[in-house]
Amino acid sequence: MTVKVAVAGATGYAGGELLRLLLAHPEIEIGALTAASSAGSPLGQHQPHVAPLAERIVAETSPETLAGHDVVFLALPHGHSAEIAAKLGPDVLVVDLGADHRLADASDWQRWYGGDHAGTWPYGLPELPGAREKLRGAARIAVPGCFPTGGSLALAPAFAERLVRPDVTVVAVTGTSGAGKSLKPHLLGSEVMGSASAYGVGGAHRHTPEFAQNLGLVAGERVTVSFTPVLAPMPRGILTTASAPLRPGADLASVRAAYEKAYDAEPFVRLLPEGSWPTTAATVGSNNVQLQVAIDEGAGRLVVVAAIDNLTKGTAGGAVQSMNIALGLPETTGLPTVGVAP
Ligand SMILES: NC(=O)C1=CN([C@@H]2O[C@H](COP(=O)(O)OP(=O)(O)OC[C@H]3O[C@@H](n4cnc5c(N)ncnc54)[C@H](OP(=O)(O)O)[C@@H]3O)[C@@H](O)[C@H]2O)C=CC1
Ligand SMILES: CC(=O)N[C@@H](CCC(=O)OP(=O)(O)O)C(=O)O
Repeated sequence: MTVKVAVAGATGYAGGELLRLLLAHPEIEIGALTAASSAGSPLGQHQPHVAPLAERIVAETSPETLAGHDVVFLALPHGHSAEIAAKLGPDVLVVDLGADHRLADASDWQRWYGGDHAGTWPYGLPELPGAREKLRGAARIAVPGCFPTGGSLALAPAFAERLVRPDVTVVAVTGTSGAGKSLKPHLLGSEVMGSASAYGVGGAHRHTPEFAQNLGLVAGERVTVSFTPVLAPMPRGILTTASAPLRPGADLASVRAAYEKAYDAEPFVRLLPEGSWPTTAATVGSNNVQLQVAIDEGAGRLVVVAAIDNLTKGTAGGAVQSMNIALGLPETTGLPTVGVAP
């Protein structure tokens, strides 16, 4: 099977990670590489790490340049995917790395992103209960936000087994690549180096409804989420600390049993042995999720720590994993489970 793939947004961070993974994927032929202002220049100017494609010239993003492919990845800023997907036809698998099709509730979309809701596509987080079934044979996939990937996997098993109450706190430390390549004054080197800073504080981050949607579906009830992201001086990685009040009777044994039940057969999610703690460094370059659970007896809360690489499992790796499922390929094809160290 040869699957011809186009990548729109090939010059961005998400596009660069996609190309790294797709080059190692045995079933993939890489077709059009498109962007906006970079069109006409060699890809190597923008993605020096993707050496085999360095001489390829970046094309304009349009339905015409993206036509004639089996799969089109859209690694574009929000708001561009619906119009392009509508022109690609229902037989093309369109994988959207942006936010446009993640939320099911149109009023959530309007409140957090503004404008018309483009619709809801099958959600590309296969480890969530019921998600894998919806991805099989899908022609459209919405890749999750990087924060909801770690935070949802951190708490889903506890909600699935009714071990916690629906009152969640998430604090997630992120690397700077999550913000994309475009120039941002708060992301200049001298602003970021040697400092950690919270942003979107007080329930203001647009991933808040995505957490609530994912965990609410697992819990079968409305879940309240207080989310605080923290920017840290590292290029990649997200370390999430998620917590929720324990229901009566829940203890470390029942919590570990719930996480083992949910994740023992998952190829990319690993509950670490007791006493070991996830680190972002241990996941860099891999599609892995590392988890550890703890009981805070004094506060009566479950605390879960999760590490991912925001560009791999948090974006491009999750996208390739979901593509594999949609196309009926083995889910792990082309996806690294070994990171880089130090
Ligand atoms: N970075 C991350 O960790 C994550 C990113 N995402 C999502 O993935 C998408 C891409 O993010 P990221 O790679 O970080 O962003 P970047 O800013 O690094 O890259 C954006 C890409 O989109 C292209 N582009 C910008 N405007 C247009 C346009 N009007 N038409 C066509 N192409 C355009 C750019 O091309 P040019 O070089 O020509 O400007 C570039 O290739 C976003 O929706 C983002 O939210 C999702 C999860 C995590
Ligand atoms: C460090 C940083 O700025 N991170 C981004 C998250 C990126 C992400 O997941 O992307 P979506 O825009 O596709 O939802 C942020 O907080 O907005």
